[in-house]
Amino acid sequence: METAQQLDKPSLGNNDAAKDKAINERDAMTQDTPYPDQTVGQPFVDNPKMRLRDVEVFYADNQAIHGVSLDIGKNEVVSLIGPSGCGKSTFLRCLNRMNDTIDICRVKGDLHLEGQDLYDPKLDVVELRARVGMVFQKPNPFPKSIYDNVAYGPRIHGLANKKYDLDEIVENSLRKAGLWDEVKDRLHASGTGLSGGQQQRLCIARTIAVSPEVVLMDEPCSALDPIATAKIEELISELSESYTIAIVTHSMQQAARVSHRTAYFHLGRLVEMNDTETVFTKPEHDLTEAYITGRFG
Ligand SMILES: Nc1ncnc2c1ncn2[C@@H]1O[C@H](COP(=O)(O)OP(=O)(O)OP(=O)(O)O)[C@@H](O)[C@H]1O
Repeated sequence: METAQQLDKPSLGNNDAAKDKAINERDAMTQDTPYPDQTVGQPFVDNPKMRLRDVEVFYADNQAIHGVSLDIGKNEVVSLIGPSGCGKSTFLRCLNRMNDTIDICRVKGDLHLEGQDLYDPKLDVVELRARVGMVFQKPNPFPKSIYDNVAYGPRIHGLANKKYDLDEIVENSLRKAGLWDEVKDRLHASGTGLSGGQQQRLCIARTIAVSPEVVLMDEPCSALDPIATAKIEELISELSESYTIAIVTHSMQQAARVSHRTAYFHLGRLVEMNDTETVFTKPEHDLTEAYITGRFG
């Protein structure tokens, strides 16, 4: 078994003092704690929507993800948690090949969306990103009208033949994102003029307008106030009736509130994955327990 001490310390993109302190605390805490040979808990499910095996990710020579295997079930909400720099966002970005946009990044392993190999060189990545949509940390509406933000994807994917069909997609998407009542009278106003929480719901509407099967969310509430956060969390629960969702979050309370299963990452390893209640009340691994009890952050 490897210990944290024996592993290369990953370098963080943003080396501010708080991150360095968190890393030092994490390393002190994990010095003598062996990683499990295999992820503990229940990383696999029957008939998964996404089947991910032996995933390894490298940024040039720095390995950020080490042999991670897990499933994401249909209509399941899975949270990815762990200390800063443990690889949550890197792993999430593998699921719709957003890492392709980073030149030095290489991904290895078997990653499947139902029968589809995500890294099949013949795969159309634009189509993949319609099937596996993504909502980012910072709301990023296009500098276009509210209507055009939502209509953009359906237009480029040819999902509506008539104006009437497009109107219907825009309305349904805004309704599902819980934004319709707030914007129905100003659909042609700029999306960037909305509040932060509204912009994030607009981005969710834009993502679901192309009828994705999976929605990836990378810290979707970190730029929002508690009221806007509560709205997004409520929305995640509603959306899970129609979509499969994977969410990266720094908030353990949020993971506990919104997800069915939770995956605990540590220095690029998946230490434990279990139903969310077990992770937060009876974690099986010492590293998970140390993290959820706040012994490092
Ligand atoms: N674009 C990049 N280029 C080089 N290295 C990167 C890049 N993005 C991430 N890394 C490295 O990969 C490792 C994992 O980073 P990642 O951002 O995935 O972690 P994280 O758990 O999401 O962190 P945080 O919670 O701080 O957002 C870190 O060592 C980081 O420095």
